[in-house]
Amino acid sequence: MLNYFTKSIFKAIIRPKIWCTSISKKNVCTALHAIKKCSTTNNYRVVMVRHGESEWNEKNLFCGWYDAKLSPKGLQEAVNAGKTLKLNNYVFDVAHTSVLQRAQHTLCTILDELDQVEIPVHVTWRLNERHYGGLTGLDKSETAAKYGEKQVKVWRRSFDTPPPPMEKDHAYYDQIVKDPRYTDEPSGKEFPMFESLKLTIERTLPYWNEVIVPQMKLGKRIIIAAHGNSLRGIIKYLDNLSDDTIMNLNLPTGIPFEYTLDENFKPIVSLKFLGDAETVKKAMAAVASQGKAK
Ligand SMILES: O=C(O)[C@H](O)COP(=O)(O)O
Repeated sequence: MLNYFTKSIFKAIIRPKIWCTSISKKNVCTALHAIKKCSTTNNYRVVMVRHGESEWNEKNLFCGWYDAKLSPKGLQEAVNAGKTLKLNNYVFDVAHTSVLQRAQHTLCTILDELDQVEIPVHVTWRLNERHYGGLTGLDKSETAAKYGEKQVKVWRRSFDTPPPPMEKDHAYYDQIVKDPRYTDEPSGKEFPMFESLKLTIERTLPYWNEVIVPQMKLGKRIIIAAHGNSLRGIIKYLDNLSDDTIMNLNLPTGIPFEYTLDENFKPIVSLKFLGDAETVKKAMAAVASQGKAK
């Protein structure tokens, strides 16, 4: 079986709908035969970003594995993220994203702003948003009015309580399960019908540990464009946050953040947002309040 790294590269080459300029063979070879770069400090930096606002964020619908597009505001957020990174002289060697277009479009917009569209882009379902199961497509506020804000917070933010499963007669079941992008993986056994944060972490962490960390060890400067909950999972792991603490973390759309890691890949600097503190605070509060009844 191909390892994640090889598979990701393979997917990046053959995947027809990737938003980025397709990666060149030269870049694939560079990634495969990466020359170890000297790190003078033995510290590693990685930038992550939740995709810009999607059309379903705008409508306040549970999205999960539904492939929503970026809204005009989300696209502008991605442009702004790219401009901020450029202004701060960020350079990346490798990028990682999910199979969902809102994350891919965000990534490619950022790379475009940075004039770095030629870097290898690895695409994996393991960075997908958590699967919102039977809640997919429901309005978050209406769901809170129907089941109570407390229940919706448990579904959105608890560590191990999953949403109800997506049944076969769900409006988006076929669209998601039969989507050709999932032909090779996940396997039938791995394919989720719902995911708690715990289950999301179980499929995201192997990618972090087996693909991303080895690339960092080679000196690669990495950017990850993914989703609120796949990134919350990585943050929980890196910062060793308790199940209760992670409940209160809401990631804003389109604002990059950076981790500086020591030689053991433990954080020296955690969750450093590259944005104005007040804007970040407001954006986080806005995400939290999406689960309130109107
Ligand atoms: O999948 C979704 O609906 C969002 O992208 C994340 O939603 P949440 O903030 O409700 O977890």
